[in-house]
Amino acid sequence: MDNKELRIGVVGVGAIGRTHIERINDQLQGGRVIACSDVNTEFGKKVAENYGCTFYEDGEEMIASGDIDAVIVTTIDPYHEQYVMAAIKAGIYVFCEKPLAPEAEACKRIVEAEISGGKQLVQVGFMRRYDQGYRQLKEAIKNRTYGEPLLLHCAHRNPAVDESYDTPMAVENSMIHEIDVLRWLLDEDYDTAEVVFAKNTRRTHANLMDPQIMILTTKSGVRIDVEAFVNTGHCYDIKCEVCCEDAILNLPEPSNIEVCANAVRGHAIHSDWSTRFVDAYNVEIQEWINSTKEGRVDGPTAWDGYVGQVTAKAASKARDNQTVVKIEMEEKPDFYN
Ligand SMILES: NC(=O)C1=CN([C@@H]2O[C@H](COP(=O)(O)OP(=O)(O)OC[C@H]3O[C@@H](n4cnc5c(N)ncnc54)[C@H](O)[C@@H]3O)[C@@H](O)[C@H]2O)C=CC1
Ligand SMILES: O=C1[C@H](O)[C@H](O)[C@@H](O)[C@H](O)[C@H]1O
Repeated sequence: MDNKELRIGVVGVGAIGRTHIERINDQLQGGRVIACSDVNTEFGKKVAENYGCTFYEDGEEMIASGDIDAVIVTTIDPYHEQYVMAAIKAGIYVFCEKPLAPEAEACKRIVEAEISGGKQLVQVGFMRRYDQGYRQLKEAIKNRTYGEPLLLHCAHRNPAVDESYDTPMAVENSMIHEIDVLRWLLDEDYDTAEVVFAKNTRRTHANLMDPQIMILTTKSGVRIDVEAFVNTGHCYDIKCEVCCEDAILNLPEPSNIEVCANAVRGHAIHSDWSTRFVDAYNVEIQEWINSTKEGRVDGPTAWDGYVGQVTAKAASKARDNQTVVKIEMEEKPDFYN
């Protein structure tokens, strides 16, 4: 491995962008965020000053500058494609937070550009694959320790979302995590998608049906239901129960001390993605730095991002038409094997 520190730029220094800067510069090894950019110039300049980075008003200029070896894209979803394409054009490695792009066609354009460039450069931020609990589930399923997986019951619960978060985002922005991690867990692709609704919570707004249930089947017939409830009012709660022929497997709950006080016994639960999966983010970004320095993409690829969005769009079509939609997908290019 090249001993030089990986020079990293970050475009989009909002919530997760800053957590990635902090983990890279304060905790992880082998890389350093030395530059950043944000469309909100005044805010971005303050962030750059706070973290000792060079600020670029234009993210594409930062990417093309030659001053960075790799870029992390943490803008809002609609601008991922712009910066991922700029990184491919500049020939530098790019870590793009999920989703790769909100539209499947945009993901396909990225795949085609990467193939045309002749080198894999793109990793997508599906960090659940780096969570120890999901990795334990994958080991048991891969080894068929408890027989064939038959049914999965999952839940993706947020404490609250803002008014910009609408009905399609429950699938295309949030449950995209389950779409990716479950196909990785089961090592197979999906066959059909469906979305049904429950009674709306009073905590939702006019543009968001909440909760929703997405139902997927896989090519081998495994049936999956995922609850998205993004206005619970209190918890960030991720569930994954795998019903196998000989056992029921559950994603472990993160451990916190049990407190017995005032005639109440209990333990703290998470209220945010940044704490619930902090270890997974750290492993994900450390492994990304390591593989990037060795000139490889080891994590979720642009093809995984494309498959995820095709599946999400099929689920959205099923939701809008209240039907079951067959997921049509071309073969994976050899470039990604
Ligand atoms: N892997 C995970 O678990 C998570 C992933 N994410 C993803 O990360 C991305 C960012 O999410 P948050 O940090 O929560 O959003 P945020 O809204 O806190 O930050 C987004 C930042 O991007 C900037 N921005 C927007 N348009 C831009 C453009 N055209 N050029 C440059 N900068 C631009 C905004 O000014 C803002 O500072 C989203 O794609 C989201 O899906 C977010 C949370 C968790
Ligand atoms: O990626 C994320 C977070 O990890 C949350 O789980 C989602 O609910 C959120 O919408 C999304 O930004």
